[in-house]
Parts: sequence; structure tokens; C-alpha cells
Amino acid sequence: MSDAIKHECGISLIRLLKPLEYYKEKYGTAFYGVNKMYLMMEKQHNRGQDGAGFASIKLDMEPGERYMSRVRSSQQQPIQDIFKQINDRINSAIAESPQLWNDVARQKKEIPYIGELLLGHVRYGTFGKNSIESVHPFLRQNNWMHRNLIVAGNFNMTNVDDLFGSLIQLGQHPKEMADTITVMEKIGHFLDDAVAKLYKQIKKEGFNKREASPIIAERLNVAKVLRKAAKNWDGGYAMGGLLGHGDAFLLRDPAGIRPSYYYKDDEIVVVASERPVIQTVFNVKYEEVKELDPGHAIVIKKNGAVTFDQILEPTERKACSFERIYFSRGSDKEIYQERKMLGKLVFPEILKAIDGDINNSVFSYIPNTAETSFLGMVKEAQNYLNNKKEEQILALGSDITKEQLHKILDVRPRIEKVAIKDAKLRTFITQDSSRDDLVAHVYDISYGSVKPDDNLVIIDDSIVRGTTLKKSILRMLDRLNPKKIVVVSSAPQIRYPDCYGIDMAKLEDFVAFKAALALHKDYGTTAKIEEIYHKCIEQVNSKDKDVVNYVKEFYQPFSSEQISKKIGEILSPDGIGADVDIIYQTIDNLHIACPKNLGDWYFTGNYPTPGGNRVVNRAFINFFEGKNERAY
Ligand SMILES: O=P(O)(O)OC[C@H]1O[C@H](OP(=O)(O)OP(=O)(O)O)[C@H](O)[C@@H]1O
Repeated sequence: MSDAIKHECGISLIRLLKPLEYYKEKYGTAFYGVNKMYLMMEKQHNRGQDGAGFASIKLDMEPGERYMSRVRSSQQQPIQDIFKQINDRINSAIAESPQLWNDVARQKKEIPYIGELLLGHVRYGTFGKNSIESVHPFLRQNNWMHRNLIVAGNFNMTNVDDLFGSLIQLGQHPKEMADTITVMEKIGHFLDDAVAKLYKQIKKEGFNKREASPIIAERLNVAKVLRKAAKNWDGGYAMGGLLGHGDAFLLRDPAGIRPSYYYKDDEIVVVASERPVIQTVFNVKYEEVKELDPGHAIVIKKNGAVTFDQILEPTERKACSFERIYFSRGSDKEIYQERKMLGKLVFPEILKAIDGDINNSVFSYIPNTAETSFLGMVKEAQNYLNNKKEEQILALGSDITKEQLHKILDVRPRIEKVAIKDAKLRTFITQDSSRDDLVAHVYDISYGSVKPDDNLVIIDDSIVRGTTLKKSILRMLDRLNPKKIVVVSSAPQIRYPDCYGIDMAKLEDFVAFKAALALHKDYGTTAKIEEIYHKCIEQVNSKDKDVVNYVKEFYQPFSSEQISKKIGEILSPDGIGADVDIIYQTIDNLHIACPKNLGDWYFTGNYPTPGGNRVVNRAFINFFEGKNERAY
């Protein structure tokens, strides 16, 4: 297996539709695009903190003049690092010749990075080395302007091996097997082909080589190139690209697994992985930012014409629900509501766990993402109490005294900020090797917020490996001496690998998997595990579409509650004083809360592409054979 596959996570594309002078005139600087790109990348920081890259293209340059630039970083704070490099170059050029400041034509000629077409990327690489070579955008260079290709994506392909094989069939010799290279070479191959064909045809029409160039740019059918290149891709992707002469595209996978949003007016076209990024950076309304349709590409020709082309037949929409639960920023209007709804819907289960004893329960959350679901949970606790108060007041009738009324109204859910996050980092998307240590030190608690006979209800957006709880949170919370700790996950149990761009690769990493495994041992049903293994082995050579997800049988004998209970046991550190209860969201409630993002393969094992079943099959084989390998 290739192990250079990375998780490419936040993407931004800007096309300035007017000449650079226009932005200087209107906004005071021809670096308008660069500045906006900085903000867009910074606002997608949540999607990747291990690397950042930027590329730009200047339109209509003379031969011999540089028209493409790229800068990448895998330093700490990579976004700041690349924009420091960009700004240093700009500032030193202007310091050398101050007259450049007002001369946009010279700026464009002499200063790199400034351009009409810009592509930005933030990356998280959760395993392996985090080297600069794996940071996007990737570049495929050529002396023919049209054949230069720059790509950056938020994606993961499940069938890199096959795609790689088909490049070899085409007679190519790719330099490595990473999926970004493979995908780029695929597009590159058909781009070369299309350019060569166009040139032949244009030559026939009587034009010379020099004259042919702008005609190729005009006639090049980007959608057609993408259709050929993407034909056999299996995965989740939002793939952005720039062509040397100035065309650009962003293609979204047919199931809409990975997100893409765009906005367009007469000055700019912009595409990003998240909607509020565009709203804030360009000061536009929610309704003005549109979602790109699955299976479609937005194509921006050099001449500024924008089309939305179907590249692949859309399949059933299975947009990733984990985007809503954790991955995206919660500042999106819909996502904010959805997270609150997740907190609300899980409340009845919480009430059972605390025996309805709201008076002696403290409600809190594990920062940061869970803050919004916490608000929904607390609001629902208030609703519950209001109903109770209403009953009590009505029961007392007109004889009710002021004191009685006061006592009833005084009962409120007790909310506290119990856990504090010291580092502004997302530990989930930190490389595996350094994560445990980080998680152990990243949180702290507020002392004095809980009484010894209290229940402590703490909500987190998701419990994946359980490291956050086991290595840090539970022990810390226990220092507050609560009677019982109820940990609530706003997401259902994560049971199956994600293979579409969010890093959850190995089955035995999941605490739900560990729990089911322990249950098989408790019940003496380990023979079932071997049986599943053999079923998996039998279909290793089957076509992807024929592979069945037999790993479902691994969980099938146990109820969700049984698994949650076991998770509680596994995660409770030795010597903990409080009882620990773990509550997960149900899948039905998840769908009620996030109705547009029904992609739920990590919870249900229902993969939206055939490659998913192959991945889970491989993951189970790896687990059984004790291979500490990724399944894709
Ligand atoms: O069960 P685990 O494998 O430990 O993973 C789940 C945890 O990881 C995330 O936190 P993270 O620090 O990434 O981000 P946040 O501050 O945005 O919540 C998430 O919010 C959970 O707390």
C-alpha cells in the first residue's frame, strides 16, 4: 500500500475578474487577492494545522516573464509562515524601488505571488512524516503554458492502487504513488492530450504556433478533461486546479462527501470548503453563498466565463455528517443550529442517567467544538424544568405562596465551565505520534465548581479513540469528586474507518471497536471474529462493487447500550472514584439534527462508494493479522 496518502483538508480558490488596477483603485491595493486569500486560509485553520500552501497565476504575461508562483510550509503556524514569506518578498521589492507602490503593471511584472488566480490550501497530516513534499498545492510544469497544472484538494481516494496502475497502462512513470500525484497525473495526462489535439486542429485551420496559443486557451474544454480524468475515481473529494494560461476549476465528488461552497459577483469568483469563510471574508449574506452540486465542477475560464458542468453522474447524496459534528467551524448558520439540535436530542438519555435529579447535576462541556451542542443540551434541560415548574405551580393552584413560587422558579440547570483547554489546537487532527502526550496536557479544570454528591454531565462532540477522556478529562474531572460522571457524545459511536479524508484509519483505534472486542471475549464468542476474518479474506480479490461489509457482523450481537457501557469501563482510569456513564447520540437522532448530511459510514458501515467496503474489509484483515497498517 502507498503510505503517502494524506488528508488534505481546507481549500480556497479566488479568481479576480477585473484587472489588478481595479482593486488598487477601489480597495487601495493590487494585493487585494493575496490579502483575501490570507483571511480565507486563516478562517479555515480549523481544517488543517500541519501545513499550508499558496499558488497564484498571472494572466497575459509575455514569454520569459514568470507567471506562476507557489509557496508552501510545514512549519509550526504554517499559514503565518507562508504569508510572512509572501509579504517579505513584496515589501523588499517595494523597499528597493518605492515607485513600484503605485505602479500596478510593474508590480505584476516584478513581484511574485500577486496575480488574478489564487489557490490556497491548509492541510492536516495525521500520520507519517509531515514533510514539505506532501503539502499542497502540487505543481506539474511544462513549457507549454496550457499544460501547467496546479492542484490542491480536500480529498482521499480509496482506489489509489488501481488509479496508479492505469497510469502505468498509459505508459507513464509517476514519481510516487501518493494519491495527489496520481490524481494530478490523471488530469495532466488528459490535459496534455486535449492541448495536443487542439493544436493539431488549429494548425490545420492555418494558424502558426504563436497564434495557436490563445486559441487553445479559449477552446480548451476543461470539463471534458475532468470527465476523462475522474472517470474511475473512488473517494470523497473537492479538487481545485489552476491551468497555466488562467483557467481554473473545482470539482466535487458525486456523493457530495466533501463540501464546497462558492460565491460570484462581477469582481470575483471564490470557492471554499466552508460557507461562513466566504461570508466573513467578502462580507456577503448566507443566501449569496451557494453549495456546489455533487458530481459537478465550477469551471472559470481565463476570459472570466463561469460554468457549472456535470462531470460525473451524481449518486445518492451522502455529505459527511462529521463535517457538521466536528470538522467545520460552528459559525455556519446551519451547522450552529444542527449542533444545538444534537445537544437537545440526546437530553432524554441524560435525564435517565441522572435519574431526573437536575438539582444535583452540573452541566458542562469539553472545549471547544462541543460548546454549541452544550447550549442545545442546556436549553432542553431548561425546557424540561419549565414543564415541571408549570405542573408544580398548577398543582398548588391559587393558594400558592410567594415563597413556594420562588422556590419552584429558583430551580435552574447548574451550568459550569469545568474543563478548560489551554492550547488553541485541535488534538484530533494532530499527528498520531504526538497526540497522546498533547492530549494529556492540553486541558485543565475549574476547581470548586462541583459538590461531592453531584452528578457531572459533560458533553463532547465525539468520542473516537477515547484518548481525550482516558488520558486527560476523566481523571481531571474525578479530582472534583463528583458522585457520577456522565460523558455525553453528541455523535453516535464511531465504529468504522473513514476513508474519504477525515483520518480514522484503523479499526482497533476506535474505542467502540475495542469495546465490542472485549464483549466478544466476555461472552466467549471470539470464534465469530475469526469467521468474519475468513469472510473478509475470501473477498480480497472481488470487484469493489461486490465486496460486502462483514465487519457489521462484529458489532451485530451487541446493543449500542452494551457497547457504551463497555466503553465506560475501558475509559475509566484505574482508581477513579466516580461512576462513569457514557451516552452516545443515536443514528436516527443524528439524521434528524443534520438532515442534509446523511453520510454516516463511520457510524453505520454504510459506505457511499464501493471502495469503502474494500477499505473496511482490509482494515479488519489488518486488525486480525495484527498488522499495524492503514487500510487505504
Ligand atoms: O476520542 P478522541 O480520539 O480523543 O477524539 C475526540 C476528541 O477530539 C476532538 O477534540 P479537538 O482537540 O480536536 O478539538 P476541539 O477543541 O475543536 O473540540 C473532539 O472534540 C473530541 O474531544
